Amino acid sequence: MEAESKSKVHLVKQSRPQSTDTGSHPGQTESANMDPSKQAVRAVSSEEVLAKLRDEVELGGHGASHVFIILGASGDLAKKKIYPTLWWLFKDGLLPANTHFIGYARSNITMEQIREKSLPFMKVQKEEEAKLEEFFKLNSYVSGKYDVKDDFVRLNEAIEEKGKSNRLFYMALPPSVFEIVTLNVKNCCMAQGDKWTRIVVEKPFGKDLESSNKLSAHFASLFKEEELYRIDHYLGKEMVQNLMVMRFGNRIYGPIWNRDNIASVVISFKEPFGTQGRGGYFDEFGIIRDVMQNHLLQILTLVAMEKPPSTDAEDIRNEKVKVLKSIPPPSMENVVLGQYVGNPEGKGEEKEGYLDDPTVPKGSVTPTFATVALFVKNERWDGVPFILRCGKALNERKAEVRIQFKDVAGDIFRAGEVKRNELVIRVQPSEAIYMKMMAKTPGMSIDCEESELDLTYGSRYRGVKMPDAYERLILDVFMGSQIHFVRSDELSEAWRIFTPLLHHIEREKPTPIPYIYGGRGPAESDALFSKNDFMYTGSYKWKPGVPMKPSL
Ligand SMILES: NC(=O)C1=CN([C@@H]2O[C@H](COP(=O)(O)OP(=O)(O)OC[C@H]3O[C@@H](n4cnc5c(N)ncnc54)[C@H](OP(=O)(O)O)[C@@H]3O)[C@@H](O)[C@H]2O)C=CC1
Ligand SMILES: O=C1O[C@H](COP(=O)(O)O)[C@@H](O)[C@H](O)[C@H]1O
Repeated sequence: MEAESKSKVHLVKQSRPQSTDTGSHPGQTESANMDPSKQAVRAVSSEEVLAKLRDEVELGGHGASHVFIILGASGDLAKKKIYPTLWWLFKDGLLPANTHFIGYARSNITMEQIREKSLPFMKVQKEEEAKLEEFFKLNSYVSGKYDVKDDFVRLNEAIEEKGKSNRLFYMALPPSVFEIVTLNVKNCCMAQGDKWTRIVVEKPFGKDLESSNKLSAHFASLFKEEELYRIDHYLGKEMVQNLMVMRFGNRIYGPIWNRDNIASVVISFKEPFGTQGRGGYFDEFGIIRDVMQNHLLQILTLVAMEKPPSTDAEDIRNEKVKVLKSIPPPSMENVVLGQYVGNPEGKGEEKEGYLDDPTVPKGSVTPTFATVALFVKNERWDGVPFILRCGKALNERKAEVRIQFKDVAGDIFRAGEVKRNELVIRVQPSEAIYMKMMAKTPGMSIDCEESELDLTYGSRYRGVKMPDAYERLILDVFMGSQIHFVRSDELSEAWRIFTPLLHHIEREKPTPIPYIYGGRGPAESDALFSKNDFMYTGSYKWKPGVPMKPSL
């Protein structure tokens, strides 16, 4: 059963719709059984793509019924992400027919209350109200404790009422109860016979190598690896998924994707807000655990890995693990840590520094900003810095990858005129890929100037709506595809890389460099970029859509 569903998934992976709008766009339905020569020119409307995917979801589900169980249904993640995502998948007809949803949490609340809490995040259109009623008719709620076996027996009874079903358990829970809850699920709630059970786990997956390995060992004692889906929601983002297609679906990048041509790689994440009253939670983890050890490192593996033998999940994850194994822990001279302070000229929350958050322990040295240069010690990458940078309370929301190429050898132009090529993959906001390159200044001039090859999704795929990362990932769980989920050995390697630095911070408590809320972070971070061969000139200017005078 499991194997059968995986082969169908493969088809789905190839034909995943990029859009849920009504516009059409070319070349986006590469299906394994289509004539490849026709793919590039075939224009397919989203409805057509969705219909195809619906068929495949049905096939993947083999007409079976499914129960999706939200553990922690009363919580923040459930209301903000999980219920809304299930609704979006449901309304687009992307869930297998006959799917039911059961919430489980300690609170003595009703499904009506969960509905009220989730509604503001569900973006329901007026004309969708009847569909919404249908969705909530398929929902129910069971109240029970996390450490009481009998309560899970009751949960199991509620699942059994839906008939013989495949079961998906989503752990929208604090890590403190991961172990006891999974134990109770294993003892009381597993699907029987030919039906499968899948467990979706949200980070944090431990706090360091030791605690993460302990948690992994616990999971491994209960479930097979193919039953476990560790979510890193960055792996569900369009441009992160695009990295593989861009690298391995184009002839042009292969020969230059190495230490001979690439000077440095920057992978960054910036958020324009602080801890927003959740400093108590954040303080236990800090920005390295929150973003760098998972999201940024996952992106790094996709940039640096060798071409896998196929697009199967195990082949891809094997390559990602090899990259991680080649990365030694960073040394302190390649680390900059920062913590935001209030901006006296800012508005509202901007005036408040991290330490002003009443939920943050007094005098905390937890970093809210970090830049770390890592090195992949293998034949392809030896000596190329991978600079990871992330921070809260900065000047903008942005996640991107910058691949900066080496200087042109034997330059024949005016000194300093030719600038480095840089390939930018903007993950968010406004997905784009652009390659900064030199071009002749148009017209009579024979000068060179900085220009770009620009794939801006907003104009190339006009009107296309990108699905949310959670939509893609939850659908993947239904379909049994683990391509975009983190395997236990990947996780362990990721912790191996960062644990020495995290322990150093906890032991030595280095004072983070203060930076102003709403700024670019500490200047020392830019200095670390320069030291690691990322050259910022400030000379590049983007001129989108400037119309040219027609030529004679
Ligand atoms: N398709 C599209 O939509 C395209 C959009 N553009 C836009 O054009 C604008 C410029 O492009 P971009 O590639 O960012 O051009 P630049 O090379 O000029 O990079 C600007 C970025 O460099 C960073 N920076 C500033 N000072 C330093 C420093 N001292 N050391 C290192 N980095 C520094 C800043 O980002 P940070 O604070 O993050 O370090 C800044 O945003 C951007 O807004 C971009 O989005 C360009 C091309 C295509
Ligand atoms: O995992 C996390 O990610 C979010 C940012 O996610 P995004 O999809 O909005 O970019 C971050 O705010 C949070 O601190 C972190 O735990």
